[in-house]
Amino acid sequence: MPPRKSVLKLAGVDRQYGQGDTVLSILKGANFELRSGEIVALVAPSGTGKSTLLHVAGLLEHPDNGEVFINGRECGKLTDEQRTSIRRSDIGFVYQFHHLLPEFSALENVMMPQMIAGLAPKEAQERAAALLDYMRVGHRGDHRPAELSGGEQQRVAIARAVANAPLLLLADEPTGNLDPQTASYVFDALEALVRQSGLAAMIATHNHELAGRMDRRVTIENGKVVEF
Ligand SMILES: Nc1ncnc2c1ncn2[C@@H]1O[C@H](COP(=O)(O)OP(=O)(O)OP(=O)(O)O)[C@@H](O)[C@H]1O
Repeated sequence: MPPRKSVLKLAGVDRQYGQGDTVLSILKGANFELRSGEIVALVAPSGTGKSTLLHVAGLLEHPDNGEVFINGRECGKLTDEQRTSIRRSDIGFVYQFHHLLPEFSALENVMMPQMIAGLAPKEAQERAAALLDYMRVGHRGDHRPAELSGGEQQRVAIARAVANAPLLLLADEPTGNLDPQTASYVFDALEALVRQSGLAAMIATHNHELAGRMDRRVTIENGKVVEF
């Protein structure tokens, strides 16, 4: 089997908030690498920097020091437009709360990123419908987010996150707002989708049972990413 491609690499990443006496060093020389096809759980106590790590990895925040590589390309010196373009084409995000657009149907929410990327409406619709079917919410495509259950909303949000076939999926507590049974069901669908598409995923979760199903588990200790 050919060696798996490095999709995400963090090298010596520092990230701090505040200034002077109130400075808070969250990431301190953090190193991490994720390859295509891998699913990694990020399990760490509240406030240790899981969201910060995901934001830096997803090019939403700049590190104060260090380098972030997406698909082998160092992103530190890129313009904001170039970073946005990489985010749109290569990275999918899922959050604890779905952030679906309330005035659009589930289907339209999944079509949206594809149309922004320039896909024709017919193709975007076909792919959106297929993804919703895959996430077992195809029958709710015409409904607006408020008409869906929490688990259905998250499944639509996951379909939207992978609509542009990203290389990397970053999920911040994707099942944190759901009851355990629904969380497990949503996670099954997420895992199947990631395995089937071969993308790389990093999923921050407090749920140790779900974390145990992933390929690797990492945590944040003293500002560094460590395996456990
Ligand atoms: N923009 C910011 N300005 C100042 N402090 C921040 C900012 N963002 C995060 N922090 C602080 O950095 C620390 C790490 O935050 P982060 O959200 O990454 O933690 P987390 O591990 O994701 O926590 P949780 O599990 O509670 O979501 C926290 O102490 C937080 O208050």
